[in-house]
Amino acid sequence: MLFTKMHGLGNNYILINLLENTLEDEYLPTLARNLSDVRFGIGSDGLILICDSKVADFRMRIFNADGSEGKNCGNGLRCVAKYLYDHQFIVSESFTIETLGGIVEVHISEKKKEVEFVTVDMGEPKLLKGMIPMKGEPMTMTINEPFTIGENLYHLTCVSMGNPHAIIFADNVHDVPLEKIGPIIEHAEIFPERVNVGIVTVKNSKELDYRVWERGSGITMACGTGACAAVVAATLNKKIEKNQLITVHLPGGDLEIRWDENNHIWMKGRAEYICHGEIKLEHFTKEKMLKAAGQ
Ligand SMILES: N[C@@H](CCC[C@H](N)C(=O)O)C(=O)O
Repeated sequence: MLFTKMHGLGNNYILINLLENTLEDEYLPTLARNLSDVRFGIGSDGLILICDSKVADFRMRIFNADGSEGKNCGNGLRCVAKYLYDHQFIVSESFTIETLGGIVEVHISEKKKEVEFVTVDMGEPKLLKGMIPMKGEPMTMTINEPFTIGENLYHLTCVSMGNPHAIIFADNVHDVPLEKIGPIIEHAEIFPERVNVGIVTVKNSKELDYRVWERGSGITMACGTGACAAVVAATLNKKIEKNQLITVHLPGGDLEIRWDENNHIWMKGRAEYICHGEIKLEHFTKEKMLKAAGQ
């Protein structure tokens, strides 16, 4: 089985093209976990499958490093768009990709020999508790709500970009011990499907710093949906304004995000290849993987 490893700002995924191949569905979470393992697998933040779609031009499935299936992935979408266009699976510079979080439209925005930048219409953010999802009054929003961990008080603003994000503002993104509070908030009982956790610093009206603890993958270098959620959360908290191009600085690089008047979020950024290779699937049979995991 051939694979391509790609990254968007250091958020790296193993891509498998299932347009001409198949993989057994029940095998996917264990395969994602094992391939993502840096010692026994390839090493990645997760696994992305490129599939046929009945409702869009293509379908993307994303599995986190722990094997859980994510509903959306901003960096993954840019990688998939670049892969499909560079490999001539599509000739149009704009096309649609179905995710579990909805259908998005991708646009090849700059290309030289190969695609350099991809812009994605990420659709509308969902703000109601029932849509995040989180416990509480389903028709209300979570804007700057207190959340206590031990003796420390944090304030959460929650946004779904097809997948759930809890955003905390800080004077400096490095002031908050993300590796400690990330897993606690991810697994808090108010989030029945767990949550991605982002720390945001508003530098000025056009720039944010953002660090992320990803549901199912831990700290990563970047999160595209998280950067969109950060812009939405900063706007809801009246720290920046709508309809402005905001540069979000992530540990792995920058994304340009705009929350448009029509309520859609636009994300522009790079996507890059790391390597192409072949997975010896016989080393990753379900039986072998379960045995190695002591189950
Ligand atoms: N890194 C991604 C998001 C991947 C899925 C996420 N961990 C989840 O489970 O929701 C991005 O770039 O958006």
